[in-house]
Amino acid sequence: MGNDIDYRLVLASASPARRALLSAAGIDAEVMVSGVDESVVEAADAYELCLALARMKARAIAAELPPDPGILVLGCDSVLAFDGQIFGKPANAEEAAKRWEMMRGRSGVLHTGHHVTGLVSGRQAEAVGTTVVHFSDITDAEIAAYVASEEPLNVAGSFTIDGRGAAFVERIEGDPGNVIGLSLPLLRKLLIEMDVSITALWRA
Ligand SMILES: Nc1nc2c(ncn2[C@@H]2O[C@H](COP(=O)(O)OP(=O)(O)OP(=O)(O)O)[C@@H](O)[C@H]2O)c(=O)[nH]1
Repeated sequence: MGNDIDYRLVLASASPARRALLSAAGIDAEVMVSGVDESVVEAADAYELCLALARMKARAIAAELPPDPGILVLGCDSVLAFDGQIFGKPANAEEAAKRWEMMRGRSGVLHTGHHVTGLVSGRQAEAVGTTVVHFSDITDAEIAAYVASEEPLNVAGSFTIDGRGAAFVERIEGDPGNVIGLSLPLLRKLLIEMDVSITALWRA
C-alpha cells in the first residue's frame, strides 16, 4: 500500500467503547455494524474464537463496501478466558452474578481478536491482544449492586475497567485498551504489516 492513498478506517463494531478509543487516539472511524450471527462460530479456545469472530465481522463489512483502496476495515471481538471457560457477554443478570461469584479474588485473561482487511489490496493482518485481569474479592452486596446497575450485562466477561467495574479490578497485566475492546499498539503493528502508518489515519 502506497503512502499517497488517503486512508480511512471503517470499524465493523457496534461497540461505543471501541469507537471512543479510536477517537481519543485521533482516528474518526466510520462505524458499520456487521450483525453477523456469532453463534455459528466454533473454536478450540478463547484465543481462536475471538480471532475468528473479529475476522468474520471485518469480512462481512468489507463485502458490503465499494472497492476503494483507501478503506481499511477493522473487526474486533473480546472474550474473557476464566477457569477453562469462555465468557462473552452474560446472557442475563443471573449469569453475570454467578460469574462474579466465581471471578472475585481470582484472575482471568481478556482476549481481544483484531482483524484488519484492505478492500482493494485484499491484504489483511490479524492478531489477538491478551491482558491478565485480577479481580477484587468483592462482597455479595457489591455483586448485587453491580448487576443491578446493568453495566455488566453488555460487556464481555461481565466487567469493565473504565466504568463502575473499575472499583472491582485490582490490577491488569497488559494493554488496558485491549480490555476495553481495542488495543491501539496492536492496531499500529497490524497496520505496519499492511504498509500503513497509524498516523496516516489521524484526523487533520
Ligand atoms: N467500556 C468498556 N467496554 C468493555 C470492557 N470490556 C468489554 N467491553 C465491551 O464489551 C463488548 C464485547 O462484546 P463484543 O462481542 O466484542 O462486541 P460488541 O459490543 O457485541 O460489538 P460488535 O463488535 O458489533 O460485536 C465490547 O463492546 C467491548 O467494548 C471494558 O472494560 N470497558
